[in-house]
Amino acid sequence: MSRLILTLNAGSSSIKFGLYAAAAEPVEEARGQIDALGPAARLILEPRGAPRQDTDLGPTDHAGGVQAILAALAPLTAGRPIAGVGHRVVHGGPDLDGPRQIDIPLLYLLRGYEPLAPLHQPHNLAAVEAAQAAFPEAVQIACFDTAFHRGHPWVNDTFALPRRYYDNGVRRYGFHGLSYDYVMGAMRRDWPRLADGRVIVAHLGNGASICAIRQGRSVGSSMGFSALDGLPMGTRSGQLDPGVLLYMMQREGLTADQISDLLYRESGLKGLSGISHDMRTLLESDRKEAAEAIDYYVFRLRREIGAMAAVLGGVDAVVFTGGIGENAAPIRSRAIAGLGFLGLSIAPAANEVSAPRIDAGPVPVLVVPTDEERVIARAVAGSLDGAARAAG
Ligand SMILES: Nc1ncnc2c1ncn2[C@@H]1O[C@H](COP(=O)(O)OP(=O)(O)O)[C@@H](O)[C@H]1O
Ligand SMILES: CC(=O)OP(=O)(O)O
Ligand SMILES: [Mg+2]
Repeated sequence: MSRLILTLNAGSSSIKFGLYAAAAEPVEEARGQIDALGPAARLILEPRGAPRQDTDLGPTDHAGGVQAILAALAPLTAGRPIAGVGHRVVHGGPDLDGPRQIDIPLLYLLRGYEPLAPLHQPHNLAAVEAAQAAFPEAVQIACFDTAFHRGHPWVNDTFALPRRYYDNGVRRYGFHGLSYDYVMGAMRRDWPRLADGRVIVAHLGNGASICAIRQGRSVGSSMGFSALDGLPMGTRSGQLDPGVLLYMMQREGLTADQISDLLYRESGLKGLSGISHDMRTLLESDRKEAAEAIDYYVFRLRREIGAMAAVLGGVDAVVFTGGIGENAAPIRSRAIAGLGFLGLSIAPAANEVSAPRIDAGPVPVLVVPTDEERVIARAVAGSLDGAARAAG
């Protein structure tokens, strides 16, 4: 009887999950997500080979959401044991460079990083506790968004502040590492020669960042200390002159909590457009504010790709991933337009259908759908396998 792996990726208002049969390459049996946690949550379940189910949950918090996921999956597990649960944990701090089995000291360490990722970390850890209660026998594995970036050269890891800040952990950690890990795995399989070169990956989802990768290793990320830096996002500002924060405090009298709310929840595409955080909605809108928000998004994306090309000393491939990167053809073409001096250009017909390769040469531009859940499931499978070998 095959054992099962459950993955949980808890964000501020959603929980994504996956169910896999344990194997060296885990076999997906279902995936899904709870959207709009709060007064009117909705659960979407996509069992493999069966129709998608859509359920209104009513008022649901994170703990209730995990319970709802377990209830929805029960008919699929059919008595098979959940042997391991893998969690996306956004922040692993300066030292953790790969997945770890969760125990009490690790949980304590990870709680200490909650202030560094307030929109993510507390929810990630709440999901760990809910899963520990539901599956006391299962191994629990934490997979960190920061781990992929741990080999950054010092100049890409620091700010020009007095040194004690660096020593105290005020560093450029970088995020979306599970997504970059997946994309590089797919590239090693499908484009091995490119995967060994200088690659720029743009992860464009609700959160967004861009990563410079040399020979499979991250050497720079647009996200730094927090998940606020770099590109503008759905509701987050992206890079900001720190003087703006001083102005908000000194001139407008805003508190730290008010500024945090402004930067994490009211800015980005939502703040600029005043219409929506959602790129699809903005692309469909004919309002000037939507067009301007997209203009800014594209401008910063192009600027960041150019910056990463400079970090790498050239570029051998650009990869788009995440909901916007995988689907929004106009964003890809507009970001690449003007980067012809780097050898980048877009083939319109391939771009329109989000084909795997969308360039008109000479430098490949790829669309690689990401799968953070699979990276987590692989880590759990590796741990189960290691435990089995140790036991037998
Ligand atoms: N067909 C599409 N065209 C344009 N944007 C899209 C399309 N599909 C999804 N998106 C955008 O992708 C973003 C969500 O990305 P996703 O990676 O799913 O989010 P998350 O970061 O929560 O995982 C939203 O802005 C959404 O509008
Ligand atoms: C770290 C981060 O920004 O994650 P997400 O894109 O899931 O919000
Ligand atoms: Mg995401």
